[in-house]
Amino acid sequence: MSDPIPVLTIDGPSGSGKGTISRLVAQRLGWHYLDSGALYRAVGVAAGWADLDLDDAGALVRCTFDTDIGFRESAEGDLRVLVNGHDATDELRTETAGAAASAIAAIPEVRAALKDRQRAFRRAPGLVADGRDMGTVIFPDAPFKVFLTASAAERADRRYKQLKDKGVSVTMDGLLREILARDARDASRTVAPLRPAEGAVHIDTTGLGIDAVVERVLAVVAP
Ligand SMILES: Nc1ncnc2c1ncn2[C@@H]1O[C@H](COP(=O)(O)OP(=O)(O)OP(=O)(O)O)[C@@H](O)[C@H]1O
Ligand SMILES: Nc1ccn([C@H]2C[C@H](O)[C@@H](COP(=O)(O)O)O2)c(=O)n1
Repeated sequence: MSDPIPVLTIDGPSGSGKGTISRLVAQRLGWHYLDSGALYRAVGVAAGWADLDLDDAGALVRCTFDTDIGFRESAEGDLRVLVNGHDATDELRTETAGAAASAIAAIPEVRAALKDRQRAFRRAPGLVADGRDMGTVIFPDAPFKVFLTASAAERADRRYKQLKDKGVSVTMDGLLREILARDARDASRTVAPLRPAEGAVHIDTTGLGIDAVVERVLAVVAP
């Protein structure tokens, strides 16, 4: 029997706006939200704390099972991520954590270990789930699927502004290189590679503002 709780999956490459758009769409729909990348980032951060080698797949799989990951809303309404009881939200958002997450995410046993944790987010009245394999692997039966993209140059520009606002010093060239490297690794791995789910609505957000993208995504759920 198919699950009656609706899911909207939003997959796409780094910096395409998945997190921003998913949060806003979830708020508008009154649905729950899953930031699946935060789970991979949390394992990456925990692995860093334990000084694990990113080539040691066995240790990383054990680390995935041993890492407690919690989400809670702060008094200001933003989502905080707790890794083994510590608020690691800011550390999770660094490019280092993103690159570690991308490397760890290529290990099949790590992905398998996180599957049920992701599916547990499917609760009434509905779920908006963002990531790389939400529509292809985790919620293949989702009734609504979106694939968000934007040119690599625009994604690097967005990331540059985001990091500059936080006072982090980066160069556009460096960011573009990191984005292209992460795209290549996420799309070329053998297990659950980044690709659009069958039937996903493609939305190219290059040159589109956040509000316009939110409306387009909402139209997928309620045309
Ligand atoms: N349509 C848009 N127009 C302009 N800026 C945008 C748009 N969508 C997102 N942004 C901005 O781009 C930055 C990256 O967005 P976001 O973190 O949501 O992307 P993401 O796809 O979730 O990235 P990642 O996969 O690396 O977590 C943020 O600063 C966000 O405010
Ligand atoms: N469903 C997912 C979510 C994330 N990943 C990996 C690949 C990403 O580069 C990395 C960080 O994700 P982000 O926070 O940038 O969305 O985690 C994945 O393989 N599958």
